[in-house]
Amino acid sequence: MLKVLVTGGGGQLAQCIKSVAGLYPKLKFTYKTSSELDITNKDEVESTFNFQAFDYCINCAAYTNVDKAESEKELAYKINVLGPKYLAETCSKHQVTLIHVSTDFVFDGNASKPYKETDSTNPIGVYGKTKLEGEQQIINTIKNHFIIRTSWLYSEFGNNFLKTMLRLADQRDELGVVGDQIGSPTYAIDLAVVIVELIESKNNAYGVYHYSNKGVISWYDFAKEIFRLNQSNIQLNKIGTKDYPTPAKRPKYSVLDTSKISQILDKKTLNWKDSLVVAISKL
Ligand SMILES: NC(=O)C1=CN([C@@H]2O[C@H](COP(=O)(O)OP(=O)(O)OC[C@H]3O[C@@H](n4cnc5c(N)ncnc54)[C@H](OP(=O)(O)O)[C@@H]3O)[C@@H](O)[C@H]2O)C=CC1
Ligand SMILES: Cc1cn([C@H]2C[C@H](O)[C@@H](COP(=O)(O)OP(=O)(O)O[C@H]3O[C@@H](C)C(=O)[C@@H](O)[C@H]3O)O2)c(=O)[nH]c1=O
Repeated sequence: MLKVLVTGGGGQLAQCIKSVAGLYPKLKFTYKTSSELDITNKDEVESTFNFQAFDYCINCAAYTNVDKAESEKELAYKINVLGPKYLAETCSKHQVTLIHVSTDFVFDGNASKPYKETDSTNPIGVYGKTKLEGEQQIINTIKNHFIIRTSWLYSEFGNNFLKTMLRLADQRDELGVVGDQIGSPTYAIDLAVVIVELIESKNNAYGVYHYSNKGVISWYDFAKEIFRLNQSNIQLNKIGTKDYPTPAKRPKYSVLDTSKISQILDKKTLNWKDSLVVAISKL
């Protein structure tokens, strides 16, 4: 039986892992919410690993508010950089494999073809910068690590774009959504399955991986399909990034090349439209 610690236990991805965990009886999961384990508290991290033995740690804890990060730099740094550093140091000491989740926002978005793991990073906002520094702390500290960069996560759990769109459809007659930011939505349940299967496979090809659902669309296209499937009558307008000013800049193009993870898991990535149907059926 492999023992797996999941940090950030109350967040979207951790709840997705919880909802699929029952399908993997050979794995024993322990979830810690932010109040049970604050990853920015080195003593708490150490005592958690001293108290209980683990084979894997999935770090689902993060500061994920992209706009607020611009004005809460220190807090974002603590959670996205120091937290992963403490986890990496402690996992290394206890020979625990660390699986960390990162983001397409480590790239600047100036590319015109999907980003490979080896492409140069150049984050354009505080959130992306702290996530990249968190990755570097892990790479420099622990050999046994997987860093999985993903994009545009949504699910029936937590806060995400799908739920925001459905809420706004109930409240408004009309909505503008940006059509000039391109990426790939990812159903967090699909990512949860990939992470759990990676553990079950006991694969040791450590390193950085990209995972998203298949398909290249804009946020506008995503909203359009959400409203179509949900039979919402809201009038949806395609707008430009300049018409939707936000504190944080976001990459214009952040499509990830997922061929490396598909190879090690021998698994094709699922199409975003098919996964969206599943997610909406769970709401
Ligand atoms: N959401 C997205 O669109 C994307 C997310 N990612 C990455 O995926 C991962 C999971 O994201 P997601 O589940 O959506 O994020 P959520 O914001 O839903 O979950 C993050 C969790 O981290 C917890 N947390 C915050 N600070 C601490 C701390 N100091 N110690 C322990 N836990 C803490 C939060 O708890 P509390 O609420 O109590 O503060 C929350 O439960 C993150 O690494 C994120 O960067 C990557 C690409 C896209
Ligand atoms: C709510 C709303 C958003 N938008 C735009 C703003 C933004 O450019 C885009 C997505 O908005 P959100 O704020 O929901 O998503 P955002 O927080 O930018 O999502 C990002 O989160 C982090 C954590 C990641 O790691 C990224 O992969 C990505 O998923 O849609 C509109 O155009 N109209 C709207 O009504």
